[in-house]
Amino acid sequence: MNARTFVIIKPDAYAAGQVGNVLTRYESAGMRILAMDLRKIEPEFADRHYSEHVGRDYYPGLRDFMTEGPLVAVVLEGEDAVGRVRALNGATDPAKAAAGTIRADFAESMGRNAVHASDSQASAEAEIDLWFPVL
Ligand SMILES: Nc1ncnc2c1ncn2[C@@H]1O[C@@H]2COP(=O)(O)O[C@H]2[C@H]1O
Repeated sequence: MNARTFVIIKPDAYAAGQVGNVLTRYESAGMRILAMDLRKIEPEFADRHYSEHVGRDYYPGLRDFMTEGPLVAVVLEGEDAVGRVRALNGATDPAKAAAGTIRADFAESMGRNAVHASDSQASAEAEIDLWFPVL
C-alpha cells in the first residue's frame, strides 16, 4: 500500500555533496518525491522535531549538528515507504549499518549519520505536518 514518509538529508551529507546520491537511492527503490526543501533550521525548530530526544545526554550535540548548515527535508511516497526508507538508510549507527545502505556509505558516526527517517506512520504524519504544514 502506498504511504508517505519524511526524510532529512542532514547537514553532513549536504556539506559532502551527497544530496543527489542519497535521493537516487530512494528514487531507484520506487519512492516518489512529494515535497522537498533546502533549509537551515533554528535550534527551537530542532527541539520540536526531536522532542523525544530533548534532555538526552547526546541532544545538545545533535541540536548543534542539525543547525550547523543547510539540510534537505523530503516527503517521499511509495509502497511501505516508512519501512523501505528505513531499510535503505540502515542502522542509526553507521558502524552497524549493513553494506550498501545509505548510512554505511555516507555517514561517519552515530551523531553525524547523514539521514533521518520517520520511525512509524504516526511519526511520519506528525513530522510532515511540522515541516510541510501545507501538504
Ligand atoms: N547515543 C547517541 N549518540 C549520539 N547521537 C545519537 C545517539 N542516539 C541517537 N542519536 C542521534 O539521534 C538521532 C535521532 O534520530 P535520527 O534517525 O535522526 O538519528 C539519531 C542519531 O543521529
